[in-house]
Amino acid sequence: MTHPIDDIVARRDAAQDPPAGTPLGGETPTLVDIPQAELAAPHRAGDGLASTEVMHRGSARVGAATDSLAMLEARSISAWFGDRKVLDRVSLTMPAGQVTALIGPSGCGKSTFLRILNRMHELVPSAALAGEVLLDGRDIYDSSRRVTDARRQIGMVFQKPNPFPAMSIYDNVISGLRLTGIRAGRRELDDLVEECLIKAGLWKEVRDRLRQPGGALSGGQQQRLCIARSLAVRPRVLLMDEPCSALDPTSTRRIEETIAELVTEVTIVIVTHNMQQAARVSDECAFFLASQGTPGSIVEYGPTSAMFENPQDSRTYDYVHGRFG
Ligand SMILES: Nc1ncnc2c1ncn2[C@@H]1O[C@H](COP(=O)(O)OP(=O)(O)OP(=O)(O)O)[C@@H](O)[C@H]1O
Repeated sequence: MTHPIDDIVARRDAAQDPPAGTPLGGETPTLVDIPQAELAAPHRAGDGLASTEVMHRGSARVGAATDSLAMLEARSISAWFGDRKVLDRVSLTMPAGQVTALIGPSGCGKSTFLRILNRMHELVPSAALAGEVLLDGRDIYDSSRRVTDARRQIGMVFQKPNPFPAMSIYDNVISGLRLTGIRAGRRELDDLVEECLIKAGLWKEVRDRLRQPGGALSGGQQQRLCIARSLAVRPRVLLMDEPCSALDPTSTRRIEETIAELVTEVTIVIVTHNMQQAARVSDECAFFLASQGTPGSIVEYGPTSAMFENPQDSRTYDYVHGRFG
Protein backbone atom coordinates (compact mmCIF):
# COMPACT_ATOMS: atom_id res chain seq x y z
CA MET A 1 0.00 0.00 0.00
CA THR A 2 1.37 3.40 -0.88
CA HIS A 3 1.82 5.98 1.80
CA PRO A 4 -0.86 8.68 1.65
CA ILE A 5 1.75 11.40 1.38
CA ASP A 6 3.48 9.56 -1.43
CA ASP A 7 0.18 9.64 -3.29
CA ILE A 8 0.16 13.38 -2.88
CA VAL A 9 3.76 13.61 -4.01
CA ALA A 10 2.93 11.47 -7.04
CA ARG A 11 0.02 13.74 -7.91
CA ARG A 12 2.24 16.74 -7.52
CA ASP A 13 4.90 15.22 -9.72
CA ALA A 14 2.28 14.37 -12.33
CA ALA A 15 1.16 17.97 -12.54
CA GLN A 16 2.74 20.18 -15.16
CA ASP A 17 3.65 23.14 -13.01
CA PRO A 18 2.02 22.58 -9.68
CA PRO A 19 1.77 25.42 -7.27
CA ALA A 20 3.45 24.38 -4.07
CA GLY A 21 0.93 23.38 -1.49
CA THR A 22 -1.84 22.86 -3.98
CA PRO A 23 -5.12 22.67 -2.12
CA LEU A 24 -6.02 19.17 -1.08
CA GLY A 25 -9.31 20.18 0.41
CA GLY A 26 -10.30 23.40 2.09
CA GLU A 27 -7.78 26.18 2.05
CA THR A 28 -4.36 25.62 0.64
CA PRO A 29 -1.78 24.11 2.93
CA THR A 30 1.34 25.83 1.79
CA LEU A 31 4.05 24.92 1.74
CA VAL A 32 17.92 38.12 11.72
CA ASP A 33 19.99 40.10 13.14
CA ILE A 34 18.16 43.04 11.77
CA PRO A 35 17.45 45.96 13.98
CA GLN A 36 13.84 46.21 15.11
CA ALA A 37 11.64 49.20 14.85
CA GLU A 38 11.71 51.54 17.73
CA LEU A 39 9.67 54.18 16.12
CA ALA A 40 8.59 56.90 18.44
CA ALA A 41 5.20 57.25 16.83
CA PRO A 42 3.17 55.61 14.11
CA HIS A 43 3.48 56.92 10.58
CA ARG A 44 0.72 58.17 8.44
CA ALA A 45 0.97 56.87 4.93
CA GLY A 46 2.15 59.75 2.80
CA ASP A 47 3.42 61.83 5.70
CA GLY A 48 6.78 62.10 4.06
CA LEU A 49 8.30 58.93 5.46
CA ALA A 50 7.49 56.15 3.01
CA SER A 51 7.24 52.80 4.73
CA THR A 52 9.88 51.45 2.45
CA GLU A 53 12.21 54.01 3.93
CA VAL A 54 11.57 52.97 7.49
CA MET A 55 14.57 51.28 9.00
CA HIS A 56 14.02 48.56 11.54
CA ARG A 57 16.51 47.47 14.13
CA GLY A 58 16.13 43.96 15.64
CA SER A 59 17.31 40.47 16.71
CA ALA A 60 17.90 36.59 16.32
CA ARG A 61 17.50 32.61 14.26
CA VAL A 62 15.60 30.32 11.91
CA GLY A 63 15.42 27.07 10.01
CA ALA A 64 17.55 25.06 7.71
CA ALA A 65 18.01 27.49 4.85
CA THR A 66 19.54 30.19 6.99
CA ASP A 67 20.15 30.87 10.63
CA SER A 68 18.95 34.44 10.54
CA LEU A 69 15.50 35.87 10.98
CA ALA A 70 13.99 37.31 7.85
CA MET A 71 12.59 40.73 7.08
CA LEU A 72 9.74 40.98 4.63
CA GLU A 73 9.15 44.18 2.75
CA ALA A 74 6.25 45.03 0.44
CA ARG A 75 6.94 47.83 -1.99
CA SER A 76 4.18 49.69 -3.73
CA ILE A 77 1.83 46.74 -3.98
CA SER A 78 -1.30 47.23 -6.08
CA ALA A 79 -3.74 44.42 -6.71
CA TRP A 80 -6.68 43.75 -8.97
CA PHE A 81 -9.42 41.19 -9.39
CA GLY A 82 -10.36 41.57 -13.04
CA ASP A 83 -10.77 45.30 -13.66
CA ARG A 84 -11.33 46.06 -10.02
CA LYS A 85 -8.40 47.50 -8.15
CA VAL A 86 -8.49 46.42 -4.52
CA LEU A 87 -5.10 47.61 -3.24
CA ASP A 88 -3.29 50.79 -4.14
CA ARG A 89 0.47 51.13 -3.75
CA VAL A 90 0.79 49.56 -0.35
CA SER A 91 4.28 49.60 1.15
CA LEU A 92 5.08 47.98 4.44
CA THR A 93 8.16 46.70 6.21
CA MET A 94 7.53 43.63 8.35
CA PRO A 95 10.54 43.50 10.65
CA ALA A 96 12.50 40.34 11.29
CA GLY A 97 11.57 38.47 14.43
CA GLN A 98 8.49 40.54 15.13
CA VAL A 99 4.75 40.10 14.83
CA THR A 100 3.14 42.57 12.43
CA ALA A 101 -0.66 42.81 12.65
CA LEU A 102 -2.76 43.90 9.68
CA ILE A 103 -5.98 45.50 10.88
CA GLY A 104 -8.85 47.26 9.16
CA PRO A 105 -12.53 46.92 8.26
CA SER A 106 -13.86 44.07 6.18
CA GLY A 107 -13.04 44.29 2.48
CA CYS A 108 -10.10 46.70 2.73
CA GLY A 109 -7.69 44.17 1.24
CA LYS A 110 -5.87 42.68 4.24
CA SER A 111 -6.20 39.07 3.10
CA THR A 112 -5.36 39.98 -0.47
CA PHE A 113 -2.22 41.74 0.75
CA LEU A 114 -1.31 38.73 2.91
CA ARG A 115 -1.76 36.34 -0.01
CA ILE A 116 0.45 38.51 -2.18
CA LEU A 117 3.20 38.07 0.41
CA ASN A 118 3.62 34.42 -0.51
CA ARG A 119 2.39 34.39 -4.10
CA MET A 120 -1.00 32.89 -3.41
CA HIS A 121 -2.88 35.82 -4.94
CA GLU A 122 -1.81 34.65 -8.38
CA LEU A 123 -3.74 31.41 -7.89
CA VAL A 124 -6.97 33.36 -8.53
CA PRO A 125 -7.47 33.39 -12.31
CA SER A 126 -8.64 37.01 -12.53
CA ALA A 127 -5.99 38.31 -10.14
CA ALA A 128 -3.19 40.69 -11.05
CA LEU A 129 -0.67 42.68 -9.07
CA ALA A 130 2.09 45.23 -9.31
CA GLY A 131 4.95 45.96 -6.95
CA GLU A 132 7.62 43.96 -5.18
CA VAL A 133 7.80 41.69 -2.17
CA LEU A 134 11.33 41.48 -0.81
CA LEU A 135 12.39 38.64 1.45
CA ASP A 136 15.67 39.82 2.92
CA GLY A 137 16.07 42.17 0.00
CA ARG A 138 15.26 39.72 -2.81
CA ASP A 139 12.01 39.99 -4.75
CA ILE A 140 9.99 36.77 -4.45
CA TYR A 141 8.34 37.70 -7.77
CA ASP A 142 11.64 37.87 -9.62
CA SER A 143 11.39 35.69 -12.73
CA SER A 144 14.47 33.76 -11.68
CA ARG A 145 12.81 32.62 -8.46
CA ARG A 146 10.56 29.61 -8.17
CA VAL A 147 7.09 30.08 -6.80
CA THR A 148 7.55 26.91 -4.76
CA ASP A 149 10.52 28.43 -2.96
CA ALA A 150 8.55 31.51 -2.04
CA ARG A 151 5.72 29.46 -0.61
CA ARG A 152 8.07 27.21 1.31
CA GLN A 153 9.93 30.13 2.85
CA ILE A 154 6.78 32.08 3.54
CA GLY A 155 4.19 29.74 5.06
CA MET A 156 0.50 30.36 5.62
CA VAL A 157 -2.02 29.45 8.29
CA PHE A 158 -5.65 30.05 7.42
CA GLN A 159 -8.78 31.19 9.17
CA LYS A 160 -10.31 27.73 9.17
CA PRO A 161 -8.07 24.91 10.35
CA ASN A 162 -7.41 22.68 7.35
CA PRO A 163 -5.49 19.58 8.31
CA PHE A 164 -5.82 16.53 6.06
CA PRO A 165 -8.63 14.98 8.11
CA ALA A 166 -8.02 11.31 7.35
CA MET A 167 -4.26 11.56 7.55
CA SER A 168 -2.53 10.85 10.84
CA ILE A 169 -1.31 13.66 13.06
CA TYR A 170 2.25 12.55 12.34
CA ASP A 171 1.77 12.53 8.58
CA ASN A 172 -0.04 15.85 8.67
CA VAL A 173 3.03 17.47 10.19
CA ILE A 174 5.40 16.14 7.55
CA SER A 175 3.01 16.46 4.61
CA GLY A 176 4.33 19.85 3.53
CA LEU A 177 7.86 18.58 3.83
CA ARG A 178 7.22 15.76 1.42
CA LEU A 179 5.32 18.05 -0.93
CA THR A 180 8.44 20.12 -1.31
CA GLY A 181 10.35 16.98 -2.24
CA ILE A 182 12.56 16.96 0.84
CA ARG A 183 13.44 13.42 1.91
CA ALA A 184 14.50 12.43 5.39
CA GLY A 185 15.03 9.27 7.40
CA ARG A 186 12.52 7.98 9.94
CA ARG A 187 14.58 9.16 12.90
CA GLU A 188 14.90 12.67 11.47
CA LEU A 189 11.19 12.75 10.73
CA ASP A 190 10.36 11.60 14.27
CA ASP A 191 12.54 14.40 15.66
CA LEU A 192 11.04 16.94 13.32
CA VAL A 193 7.47 15.96 14.16
CA GLU A 194 8.20 16.25 17.86
CA GLU A 195 10.00 19.57 17.45
CA CYS A 196 7.21 21.12 15.37
CA LEU A 197 4.45 19.87 17.63
CA ILE A 198 6.30 21.26 20.65
CA LYS A 199 6.70 24.63 18.93
CA ALA A 200 3.04 24.64 17.98
CA GLY A 201 2.12 23.90 21.61
CA LEU A 202 0.46 20.58 20.77
CA TRP A 203 3.02 17.90 21.66
CA LYS A 204 1.81 17.11 25.17
CA GLU A 205 -1.74 16.63 23.97
CA VAL A 206 -0.97 14.31 21.05
CA ARG A 207 2.32 12.56 21.83
CA ASP A 208 0.50 9.32 22.61
CA ARG A 209 -1.74 9.36 19.57
CA LEU A 210 0.38 10.47 16.67
CA ARG A 211 -1.17 7.80 14.43
CA GLN A 212 -4.70 9.02 14.97
CA PRO A 213 -6.29 11.11 12.23
CA GLY A 214 -5.81 14.87 12.29
CA GLY A 215 -9.55 15.30 11.80
CA ALA A 216 -10.18 13.76 15.23
CA LEU A 217 -8.65 16.74 17.01
CA SER A 218 -10.59 19.72 18.34
CA GLY A 219 -10.70 22.89 16.25
CA GLY A 220 -8.03 24.60 18.31
CA GLN A 221 -5.82 21.51 18.21
CA GLN A 222 -6.32 21.28 14.45
CA GLN A 223 -5.18 24.87 14.07
CA ARG A 224 -2.05 24.14 16.12
CA LEU A 225 -1.51 21.05 13.95
CA CYS A 226 -1.66 23.31 10.89
CA ILE A 227 0.92 25.58 12.51
CA ALA A 228 3.14 22.53 13.15
CA ARG A 229 2.71 21.52 9.52
CA SER A 230 3.74 24.97 8.36
CA LEU A 231 6.80 24.91 10.61
CA ALA A 232 8.03 21.56 9.30
CA VAL A 233 9.30 23.09 6.06
CA ARG A 234 11.25 25.65 8.10
CA PRO A 235 9.57 28.80 6.84
CA ARG A 236 11.28 32.10 7.48
CA VAL A 237 8.00 33.96 7.62
CA LEU A 238 4.61 32.74 8.81
CA LEU A 239 1.49 34.45 7.51
CA MET A 240 -1.65 33.98 9.60
CA ASP A 241 -5.04 34.97 8.23
CA GLU A 242 -7.40 35.38 11.19
CA PRO A 243 -6.08 32.13 12.72
CA CYS A 244 -8.33 32.34 15.77
CA SER A 245 -11.59 33.51 14.27
CA ALA A 246 -13.05 30.00 14.31
CA LEU A 247 -11.79 29.18 17.79
CA ASP A 248 -13.07 29.44 21.34
CA PRO A 249 -11.34 31.77 23.85
CA THR A 250 -9.20 29.02 25.39
CA SER A 251 -7.93 27.82 22.02
CA THR A 252 -7.39 31.43 20.99
CA ARG A 253 -5.22 31.98 24.04
CA ARG A 254 -3.17 28.88 23.21
CA ILE A 255 -2.58 30.12 19.67
CA GLU A 256 -1.57 33.55 20.97
CA GLU A 257 0.91 31.92 23.35
CA THR A 258 2.25 29.89 20.45
CA ILE A 259 2.69 33.06 18.37
CA ALA A 260 4.64 34.68 21.19
CA GLU A 261 7.00 31.70 21.33
CA LEU A 262 7.37 31.25 17.57
CA VAL A 263 8.34 34.81 16.85
CA THR A 264 11.80 34.22 18.26
CA GLU A 265 12.36 31.94 15.26
CA VAL A 266 10.09 33.12 12.49
CA THR A 267 8.80 36.50 11.40
CA ILE A 268 5.02 36.62 11.71
CA VAL A 269 2.35 38.62 9.88
CA ILE A 270 -1.19 38.23 11.18
CA VAL A 271 -4.53 39.51 9.96
CA THR A 272 -6.98 40.00 12.79
CA HIS A 273 -10.32 41.69 13.36
CA ASN A 274 -9.83 41.42 17.07
CA MET A 275 -8.25 44.64 18.31
CA GLN A 276 -7.44 43.16 21.69
CA GLN A 277 -5.66 40.34 19.97
CA ALA A 278 -3.71 42.77 17.78
CA ALA A 279 -2.71 44.68 20.90
CA ARG A 280 -1.75 41.48 22.72
CA VAL A 281 0.26 39.67 20.06
CA SER A 282 1.79 42.23 17.73
CA ASP A 283 4.85 44.46 17.88
CA GLU A 284 3.94 46.41 14.77
CA CYS A 285 0.57 47.25 13.37
CA ALA A 286 -0.70 48.49 9.99
CA PHE A 287 -4.17 49.97 9.57
CA PHE A 288 -5.74 49.35 6.17
CA LEU A 289 -8.76 51.24 4.85
CA ALA A 290 -10.73 51.27 1.62
CA SER A 291 -13.06 54.22 1.76
CA GLN A 292 -16.10 54.58 -0.46
CA GLY A 293 -15.22 52.12 -3.15
CA THR A 294 -11.59 53.15 -3.46
CA PRO A 295 -8.87 50.48 -3.32
CA GLY A 296 -7.43 49.61 0.05
CA SER A 297 -4.33 51.37 1.30
CA ILE A 298 -2.46 51.81 4.56
CA VAL A 299 -3.60 54.81 6.57
CA GLU A 300 -1.03 54.43 9.31
CA TYR A 301 1.47 51.94 10.65
CA GLY A 302 4.01 51.69 13.41
CA PRO A 303 4.65 50.15 16.81
CA THR A 304 1.44 48.62 18.13
CA SER A 305 1.60 50.47 21.43
CA ALA A 306 1.77 53.81 19.63
CA MET A 307 -0.95 52.84 17.16
CA PHE A 308 -3.31 52.06 20.03
CA GLU A 309 -2.31 54.73 22.51
CA ASN A 310 -1.29 57.61 20.32
CA PRO A 311 -2.45 57.20 16.73
CA GLN A 312 -1.66 60.07 14.42
CA ASP A 313 -4.71 59.71 12.21
CA SER A 314 -8.23 60.16 13.59
CA ARG A 315 -9.47 57.25 11.46
CA THR A 316 -7.00 54.94 13.18
CA TYR A 317 -8.16 56.22 16.53
CA ASP A 318 -11.79 55.60 15.64
CA TYR A 319 -11.08 52.12 14.33
CA VAL A 320 -8.99 50.85 17.21
CA HIS A 321 -11.59 52.23 19.62
CA GLY A 322 -14.33 50.31 17.85
CA ARG A 323 -16.09 53.33 16.39
CA PHE A 324 -16.40 51.76 12.93
CA GLY A 325 -15.67 48.58 11.02
N1 LIG B 1 -11.31 35.92 -5.37
C1 LIG B 1 -11.79 37.15 -5.47
N2 LIG B 1 -12.38 37.57 -6.60
C2 LIG B 1 -12.87 38.81 -6.71
N3 LIG B 1 -12.81 39.75 -5.75
C3 LIG B 1 -12.23 39.40 -4.60
C4 LIG B 1 -11.69 38.09 -4.39
N4 LIG B 1 -11.16 38.04 -3.15
C5 LIG B 1 -11.36 39.25 -2.59
N5 LIG B 1 -12.00 40.07 -3.47
C6 LIG B 1 -12.37 41.46 -3.22
O1 LIG B 1 -11.20 42.17 -2.89
C7 LIG B 1 -11.48 43.12 -1.86
C8 LIG B 1 -10.52 42.89 -0.71
O2 LIG B 1 -10.85 41.63 -0.14
P1 LIG B 1 -10.03 41.00 1.07
O3 LIG B 1 -10.59 39.67 1.35
O4 LIG B 1 -8.61 41.09 0.76
O5 LIG B 1 -10.38 42.02 2.22
P2 LIG B 1 -10.21 41.85 3.79
O6 LIG B 1 -9.80 43.17 4.31
O7 LIG B 1 -9.29 40.71 4.06
O8 LIG B 1 -11.66 41.49 4.23
P3 LIG B 1 -12.14 40.60 5.47
O9 LIG B 1 -11.62 41.31 6.69
O10 LIG B 1 -13.63 40.63 5.39
O11 LIG B 1 -11.57 39.23 5.30
C9 LIG B 1 -12.93 42.94 -1.47
O12 LIG B 1 -13.69 43.94 -2.11
C10 LIG B 1 -13.29 41.59 -2.00
O13 LIG B 1 -14.63 41.53 -2.40
